Formats: sequence, structure tokens, C-alpha cells
Amino acid sequence: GPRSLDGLRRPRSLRYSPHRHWRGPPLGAASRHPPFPLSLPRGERPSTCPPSPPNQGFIFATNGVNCISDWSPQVCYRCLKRKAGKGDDSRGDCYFCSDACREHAEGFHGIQKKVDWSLLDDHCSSRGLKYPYMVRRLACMVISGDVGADCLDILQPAQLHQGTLIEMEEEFELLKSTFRKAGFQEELTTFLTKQWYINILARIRVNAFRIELVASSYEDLLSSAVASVTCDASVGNAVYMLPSFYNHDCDPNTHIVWLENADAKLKTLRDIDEGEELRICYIDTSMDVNARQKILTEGFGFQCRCQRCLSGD
Ligand SMILES: C[S@@+](CC[C@H](N)C(=O)[O-])C[C@H]1O[C@@H](n2cnc3c(N)ncnc32)[C@H](O)[C@@H]1O
Repeated sequence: GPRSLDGLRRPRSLRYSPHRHWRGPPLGAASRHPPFPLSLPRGERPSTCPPSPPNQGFIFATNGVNCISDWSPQVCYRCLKRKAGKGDDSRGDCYFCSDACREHAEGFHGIQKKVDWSLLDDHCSSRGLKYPYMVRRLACMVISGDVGADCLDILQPAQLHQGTLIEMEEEFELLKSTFRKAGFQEELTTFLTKQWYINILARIRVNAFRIELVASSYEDLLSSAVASVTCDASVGNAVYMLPSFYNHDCDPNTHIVWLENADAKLKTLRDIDEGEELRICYIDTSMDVNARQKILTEGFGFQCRCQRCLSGD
């Protein structure tokens, strides 16, 4: 549907039926437009499950790109498709599901491989942070020329609290000094200012999708059921352009389904009238109004004004 500042509207009415909606365009090598998904696989899982951060829509750290150290990836570094069969324990490199994914990721993966990320990894994994990994990948994409530094500017940022800003400054210093220590020329990283970091993170925070893949086998189904009980059923996070314009509703009329990688389907949950806004739910709808408002305010940085919240349900 056409974009409006109020979200996305459906030009024609829709019947309640599965509806193919979007496919992440490829991560083009030198595209001037943001190639999305900016997808980030989840990698090494901490040995113990850290407590859930306040933004419970997202459960814990996503460390998918620590490929030069002790990491055994189970999903494609670029598109998040699961590795077929039992993962071997090959260490030291990222998994790519196809030559196309390997080629598309070549630029930013090459940059990322040149750097020792252990300080940033320790910082994020001890605090259960995952978004700095997405900013890191984006920074590598900017350095490699895959995207422009302003590629997320069109997206709406979350409002940030003072405490969050202070945390971000620390993460920014760590990211900047890591690139500096790796010997990157100053002119390659001039875009990497504190303000850039904060602007990007404020957008990732409210626009990134947590990706949960459909289980492809009975074993996968069992392990994802266990993962969703114990820790995290997601395989990573991705930012998309158009889908970022879907507003949230605690009683949504559509729902996103991930298939085998970061491509997604938008399914209608009921009949939708012509002109009606398509809305998705960013969080778990089963919580009461106070819990939902708390998560949306603290985790996503906005107060929900959907009908359900307004009616106090
Ligand atoms: C992912 S963006 C959605 C698209 C956005 N409205 C735009 O024009 O770019 C999320 C932002 O939209 C606004 N938003 C989305 N759903 C909302 C809701 N139910 N109540 C109030 N604001 C909402 C908030 O400002 C939030 O930070």
C-alpha cells in the first residue's frame, strides 16, 4: 500500500487469507539504496540464559558476526537461512547458504573479518545487548560501500531516555576505538560520530524485526520449542524499509511470518476494509494494558495509542 506518515494502508479490501508480501532484496555490492534486509544472525548462545532485558519483545543478545573467533554458525550470515542437517563444528568462519549470499556479503564481511571484536563482544554479551551488533554490521557496510551512512534516515527513530544515551556513548567509543585499533584510515570512518551511532541505534531499536524461522523438521520444531521456553527462538534481526512503516496495534489485523530465511509473508488476521490501515503487533498481545505500555515505552520508545489501549483492555 502507499506510504503515509500514519503507516501503511491497503488500497483494496483484503479477504482473510495468507498474503505474500515482501522478500528482502539482495545486499547489492555497491547499491546506492539501502539493500535490505540488514540481517544479522544470532550466533553463540551464552552458556546460561541472561535475564530478559526490559524490552521483552527482544529476548537477548544477538552475536552472529563474531566469525573470526570461537563461533559455529547455524544460519546463513547474510539471509539467516538455517544450515541444512546437523551443524558440524567447523569453527572460524561464517556459514553462507549459497554462493549468491557469499558474494553479496563479501564487502562487509571482508571488513568485519579484519577486526578483533573481542572488547565489543564482551561488553555486549555481559549486558545482554544485541543492537550494537547491528550497528557494527551497518558500519562495516558503510565502510565497504554497500550502503550510505544515511541509509536509515528515512525511518522513524525511537525516543531515547538519558540512561540509554549514556550507554550508547560507551558503545560508540568502543566501536570507534575498535576500528581505530584495527588500523582503518580515518577518512573511511569519518561518518562514525557519536550522533551517527545514536541516530542509527534509535532507528534500529524501533524498526528491527526479530526473526523466528518456521521449523523445517520435527527436530527443529522440538529445539525451537525448547529455545522459546528457555531462551530465545529467534535466529536474528533485520531492518527492512517498507515494513518499517507498519504501525503497531495491540489488536493487529496482520501478522508477519518468517519462512526459511529473512524473507517474510504478511498474513491477514481478519477481513480488512478498503483504506483500512495495516497494522502489526510489535510485542506479545496476551499481556495486560499496563505491561504492554511499559514494554512499548521502555523498549520501543513510544506510548501506544491503539484502540485496545485507549479502551483500557
Ligand atoms: C516502526 S515505526 C512505524 C512507522 C511510523 N509511523 C512512520 O511514519 O515512519 C514505529 C513508530 O511509529 C509510531 N507508532 C507506531 N505504532 C504506534 C501506536 N500504536 N501508537 C502510537 N505511536 C505508534 C511510534 O512513533 C513508533 O516509534
